[in-house]
Amino acid sequence: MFRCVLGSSVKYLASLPVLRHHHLLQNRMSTSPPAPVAAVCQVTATPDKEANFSACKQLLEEAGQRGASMVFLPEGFDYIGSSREETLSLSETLGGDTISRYTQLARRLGVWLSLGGFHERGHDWEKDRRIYNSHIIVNDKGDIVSVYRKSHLFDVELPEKGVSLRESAFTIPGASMVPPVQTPIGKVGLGVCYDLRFPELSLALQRHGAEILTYPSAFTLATGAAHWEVLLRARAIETQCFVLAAAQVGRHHDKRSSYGHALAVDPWGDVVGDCGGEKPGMVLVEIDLEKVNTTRRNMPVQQHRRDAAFYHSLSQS
Ligand SMILES: O=C(O)CNC(=O)[C@H](CS)NC(=O)CCC(=O)C(=O)O
Repeated sequence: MFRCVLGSSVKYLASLPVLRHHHLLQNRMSTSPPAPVAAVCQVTATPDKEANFSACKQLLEEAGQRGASMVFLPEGFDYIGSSREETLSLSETLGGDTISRYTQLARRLGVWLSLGGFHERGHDWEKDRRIYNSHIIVNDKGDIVSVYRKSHLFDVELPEKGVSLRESAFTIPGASMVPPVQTPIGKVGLGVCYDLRFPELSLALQRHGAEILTYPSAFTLATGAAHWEVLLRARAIETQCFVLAAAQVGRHHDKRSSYGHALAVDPWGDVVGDCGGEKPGMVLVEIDLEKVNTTRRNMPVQQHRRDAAFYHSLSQS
């Protein structure tokens, strides 16, 4: 159900029908209208904002041409800085140049965008020099329709694995969740990267109507190899949502590389798209919401969930 587009060369994954994409965009023989298509992207951002923008722009244009209704870019699509100071100094407000170029692109291409992990200057920037890690949804008219600020920050030391990051040194945690956004592919619930490890968030989004969960990410090589796919599939299985996770891949600068494998998972937990661990690219996935409905109808786990008092009963005993 997917293909990888790597620059201008097109690579079909061996086990998949070669005409799949062609088929995707044609009218099908069945009576149901074709399901809308999401493009889940992966990029290798560097500290060079201009180069990052042109790489993302190319992916968005390609996704638009191939019939995607909504395109997903990863955390740090704007840049990945090589130091705390660089990360802070390159940041902008939502009203700055970077986001206005993306809103114009969305309008010109007629696609919705999920811009995961924008380095957003806070309101008190002059005073505190801190940013938010913001996931922005832009509609096909170029309006910003939602902004979610990453609420779990990645302060993690794994000495044996060469991972040492302290996101809270430059980032303010978001204060609240945002309601799922109605888009042409369905109701999209917003998270960012490390948020993926907190099922409380995904379950709350599901309870508030999410059909698709999104985790734009920049996972480390070590934690990605160990946890990435398992976590994404678990979130899909528990919530019976599609899970779309755009990703950073490869080497950003001397000190940092990312795991890649931008992934699309269906509500049953099957991986329906994977961008691999090598290079930038995208997967196109049909978002057939009937899959959400039938999965939930056949195994009604949300109805089987006990009330909050039940899960608190241990602390009372
Ligand atoms: O730093 C930036 O510029 C953009 N932000 C990130 O890359 C963030 C914070 S350092 N990365 C993660 O959350 C990785 C999570 C992860 O790898 C895991 O949960 O295992």
